Amino acid sequence: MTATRPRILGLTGSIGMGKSTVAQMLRDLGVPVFDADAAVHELQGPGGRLLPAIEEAFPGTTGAQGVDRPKLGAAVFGDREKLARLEAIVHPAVAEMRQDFLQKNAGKALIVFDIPLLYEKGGAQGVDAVAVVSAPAEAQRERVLARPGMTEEKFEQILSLQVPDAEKRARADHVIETGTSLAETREQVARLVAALGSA
Ligand SMILES: CC(C)(COP(=O)(O)OP(=O)(O)OC[C@H]1O[C@@H](n2cnc3c(N)ncnc32)[C@H](O)[C@@H]1O)[C@@H](O)C(=O)NCCC(=O)NCCS
Ligand SMILES: Nc1ncnc2c1ncn2[C@@H]1O[C@H](COP(=O)(O)OP(=O)(O)OP(=O)(O)O)[C@@H](O)[C@H]1O
Repeated sequence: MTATRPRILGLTGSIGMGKSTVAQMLRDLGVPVFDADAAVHELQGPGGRLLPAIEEAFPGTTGAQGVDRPKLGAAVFGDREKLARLEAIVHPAVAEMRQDFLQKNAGKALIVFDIPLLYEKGGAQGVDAVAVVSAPAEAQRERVLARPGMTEEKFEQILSLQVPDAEKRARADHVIETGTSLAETREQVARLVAALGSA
């Protein structure tokens, strides 16, 4: 007998493309969504289990409130070696949490893994299909630069670390457009869920 497991949709997209917004739309439709960013926040937040390892690798970047994210970001986003060191601490712990999530939702027909770096880190192998959220570069830039603490330089650094949007679109099984109205995006999401099988 073959064991069944949920169909897994990987959700990804470059910075500011609307991934979190689309993930919420999926949740609203009753689809369980594993949020890799939220997992990172938990692991790095107050009392988070990665704090000792991060403090050892990047002294002065953690405290009672957990990781000082702007400080750690400033240390790693411009330095690929340091970023790789941080990823080696963070990514295995996120993968463990993803497995727990899969086990908890073993009886569902469809679940989503929201993984910002799915193409960058080879996560496409662990999913049945990939949906990429995508908007025109201008909309992306406007959204990102409107965020507190974001600078042109930081935006460019992060973009240079990510697989280009055009390549993500070409590789994905589904593209969810977010350069349109929220209502249109919500409709696309509903159609996709209907096509893949509901939760
Ligand atoms: C360095 C940290 C603390 C900075 O936190 P901060 O809140 O300032 O930024 P945030 O996490 O929102 O990221 C901003 C943008 O950078 C992108 N980004 C984050 N980490 C990476 C990375 N390793 N490679 C490429 N892009 C990245 C995100 O997808 C997002 O688009 C944090 O990004 C981090 O711990 N990164 C390493 C872990 C990781 O890879 N996380 C991303 C997916 S699980
Ligand atoms: N049609 C749309 N679909 C999705 N988001 C939209 C749309 N129109 C406008 N937006 C806005 O664009 C922003 C997208 O931000 P969001 O946090 O979802 O992006 P993200 O891809 O998760 O970002 P990051 O990777 O940087 O964490 C939100 O403020 C959202 O309201």
